[in-house]
Amino acid sequence: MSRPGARVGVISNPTSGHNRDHFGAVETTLACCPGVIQHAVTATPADIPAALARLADSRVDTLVVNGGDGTVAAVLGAMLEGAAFPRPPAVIILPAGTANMTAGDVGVRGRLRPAVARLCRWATSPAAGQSAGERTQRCLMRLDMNGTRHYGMFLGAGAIIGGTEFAHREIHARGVRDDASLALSTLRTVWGVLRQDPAFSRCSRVSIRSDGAAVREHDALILALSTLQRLSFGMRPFWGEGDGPLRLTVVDRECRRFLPNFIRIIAGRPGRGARPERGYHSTNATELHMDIAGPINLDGEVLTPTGPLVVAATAPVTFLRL
Ligand SMILES: Nc1ncnc2c1ncn2[C@@H]1O[C@H](COP(=O)(O)OP(=O)(O)OP(=O)(O)O)[C@@H](O)[C@H]1O
Repeated sequence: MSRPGARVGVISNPTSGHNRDHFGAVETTLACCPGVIQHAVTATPADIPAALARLADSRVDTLVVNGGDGTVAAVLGAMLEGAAFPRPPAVIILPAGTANMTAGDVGVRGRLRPAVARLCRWATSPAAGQSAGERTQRCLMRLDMNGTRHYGMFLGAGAIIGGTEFAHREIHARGVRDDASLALSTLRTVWGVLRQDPAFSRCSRVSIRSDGAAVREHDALILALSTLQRLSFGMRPFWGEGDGPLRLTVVDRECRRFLPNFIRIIAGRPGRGARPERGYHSTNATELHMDIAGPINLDGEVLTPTGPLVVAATAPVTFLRL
């Protein structure tokens, strides 16, 4: 029986990074947890709307996503688009993927099985209905691309693509996941940029129109766009002003003094060197029209836009960190 005030339902992608090794144990823990009233397991993203409808029928008001960044985006996109829930549930994200960048900002951090144990303690505790953990809000990005709608919380281009390919090929394949995997691939990418290694210093030609402002053209060494505040291993590379939930940073190919500025930027202290005339740009927006030549990384997945990309912020979603 669920405690008054919170009806907890879980949706799981059993094929996401950490679930591949631990799903059996996670499923058993959830099945034994009296605070969890329903657990829906989906085989593909196409199963998500029906799973959400079942959870909504059970009057779930706290939705746990047990998956990685791609699963979170797919589930929350379906939740925002569908009308299953009369009131949007609060969302808890478990670190069950490979990179787990979204969980690192707005979800439960740490290893998966302790995170599931913490969820169960919280869901079962009689006091938890009142002290509902730390609540925070983030929007998602809604992307219209190649005639299809996508959702996500991080988009990267430029040298980030070389870093992503390296992470998939050399790091995730060896079983290294979470912040450590992205720290290693970021280090490798920066080293490649400094040595002008073509595999790691590919730039992306981009034109960007942000909230109706004039179009800007960039030869982007790095393009990072997110609605998250903290990216992997604590990077906070956004310093734009204004209220827009889309946070965009572009570092131009011809930027000055890349290494010291990059270190300051990811630490969230961009300093006076990070100025547009030196090749460092950061903007907040509610809608962006972009033309990006070449691939993008959307929540870890590499996709290739074949035409213009429109990115808008969704309504905010409430997350519980526990
Ligand atoms: N609810 C779902 N059920 C089953 N499969 C899903 C679901 N949501 C997404 N998927 C598919 O599973 C793939 C991998 O999921 P996900 O991105 O969550 O795991 P990951 O790649 O291990 O983690 P991360 O994105 O954190 O690195 C997605 O690209 C998507 O195709």
